[in-house]
Amino acid sequence: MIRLGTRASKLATTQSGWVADRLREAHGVEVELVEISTEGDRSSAPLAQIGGTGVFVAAVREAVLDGTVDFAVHSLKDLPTAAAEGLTLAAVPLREDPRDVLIARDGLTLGELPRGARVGTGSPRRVSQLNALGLGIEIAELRGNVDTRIGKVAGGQLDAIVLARAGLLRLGRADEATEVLDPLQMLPAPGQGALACECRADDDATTALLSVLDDPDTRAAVTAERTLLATLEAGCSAPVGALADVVWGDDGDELWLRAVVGDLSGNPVIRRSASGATSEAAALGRRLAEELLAEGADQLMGSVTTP
Ligand SMILES: NCc1[nH]cc(CCC(=O)O)c1CC(=O)O
Repeated sequence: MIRLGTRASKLATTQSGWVADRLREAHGVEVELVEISTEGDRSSAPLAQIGGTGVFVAAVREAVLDGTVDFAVHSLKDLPTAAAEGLTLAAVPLREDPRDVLIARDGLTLGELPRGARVGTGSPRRVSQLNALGLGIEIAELRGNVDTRIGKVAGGQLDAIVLARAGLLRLGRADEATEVLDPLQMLPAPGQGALACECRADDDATTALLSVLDDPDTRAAVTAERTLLATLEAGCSAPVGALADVVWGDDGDELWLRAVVGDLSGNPVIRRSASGATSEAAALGRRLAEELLAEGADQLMGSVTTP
């Protein structure tokens, strides 16, 4: 029996259950899910106030380090980019669709929402890019799990919300989306749609067990995205979007990385892209971040008070 530490939300336990099934298939090993309450789940304060998405992972990481569990499954986009002392990212499985979606009343798309429509999101990244579209919508703060958020539209408190398609797909609710947002309008969070299987750095057995789940293309893409985020020295809750795709180039696989940085007003936002060898994913992320910094990204991000 191997113990898997997970947040207690339906999305987190569903994601962890998926990993447990893959390990059972690959190794015939029994996996016990251990639910751990995190500060991010207990607090209803705006994310930016309580320290960004890192608050969803600290308690689960503690449980891995103190041996309560053997490994943890996180949403990769909630993991701080700084290396965690004593832990290793043993596997990043094949990524789910990384795009954001809109769930709006009456089946409306973003372009069909009337001026003044109230759109809920807790993500500065989404706020910045929604404002950059200049649709005249009103942004409303939004916290809570997927059910709570969708309920705000169904209940009429909001006209629409923006959330990750990956979460809806894993919960079997992707058909409730009224529009899948094109990355040209809404670049996702670095690592969005990807899972992180993390264990103790000195636990070779668990590292080996998890490594079968690692998907090389996903690993390369999220390495570029998260290295960009780390180089910008932006926290998980900064208005930074990034998406890397592995594309077939003339001389084999290439990694194409797009990124956007803004402030909450979305005016201006800086969008840049670059490509490079899949094997040089971290260098690509660093290079594009440095280009964004040369264009004034740090002034833009600095103007957003994120902890
Ligand atoms: N803390 C929010 C969070 N962390 C991971 C996901 C979605 C699943 C993923 O990105 O893999 C979400 C919800 C959302 O952004 O809609």
